[in-house]
Amino acid sequence: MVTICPSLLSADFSRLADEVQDIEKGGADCLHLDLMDGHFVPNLTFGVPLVASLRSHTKLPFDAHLMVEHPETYIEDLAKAGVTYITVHQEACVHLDRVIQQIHEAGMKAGVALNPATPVSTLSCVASQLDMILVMSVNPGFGGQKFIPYALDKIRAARTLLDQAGNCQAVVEVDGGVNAKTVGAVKEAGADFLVAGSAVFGAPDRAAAIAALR
Ligand SMILES: O=C(CO)[C@@H](O)[C@H](O)COP(=O)(O)O
Repeated sequence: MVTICPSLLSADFSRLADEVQDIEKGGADCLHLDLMDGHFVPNLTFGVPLVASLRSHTKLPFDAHLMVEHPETYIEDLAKAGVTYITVHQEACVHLDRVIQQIHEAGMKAGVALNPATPVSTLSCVASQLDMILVMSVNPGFGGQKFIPYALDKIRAARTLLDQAGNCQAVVEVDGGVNAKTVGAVKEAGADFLVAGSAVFGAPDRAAAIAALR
């Protein structure tokens, strides 16, 4: 059973509340929110005020993916904005252990994302503390990119790492290029949470697109 998380990055930004309600009616399980600062990644999206303003328009849990420098400065405000999962990049955190603790102390679930070229083994010391490992299957910053095949080995490695740390309840999320063609291999590799931007928001019938991924 997978959790389908449409990524707001591919929605029509001129009518976000309607877009979110459309995918909620269409059977989405979670809303993936890509915060980008134009520094950690070469793109700029939205910040905490937009996340907070969407909270009253949907009951979907919020899954915030921070593609930003200094992600620790966002944690308290995202907790107040009603976020459930907050995922920081391993590459953006000098003090990763401390950031994970801060997320938990703020009452949220903690995820760590890995860029495609960052090995899963970089999370071995913190694996027992995590609620999620996010395997990026494209270089972060933009929707609509092609799935990087070696991400499949990283999904398997992330699952093994979590299980060996005795953390079987933590989930593996995959983000980037997930669509009807790639989803079979992604699920087979052991992904639990599937992020899909263009495959859902770019489809004329979002409910059908979500059902196809599921
Ligand atoms: O984080 C990102 C991109 O950096 C993703 O969440 C994209 O939004 C996924 O888009 P698709 O590859 O599914 O179109």
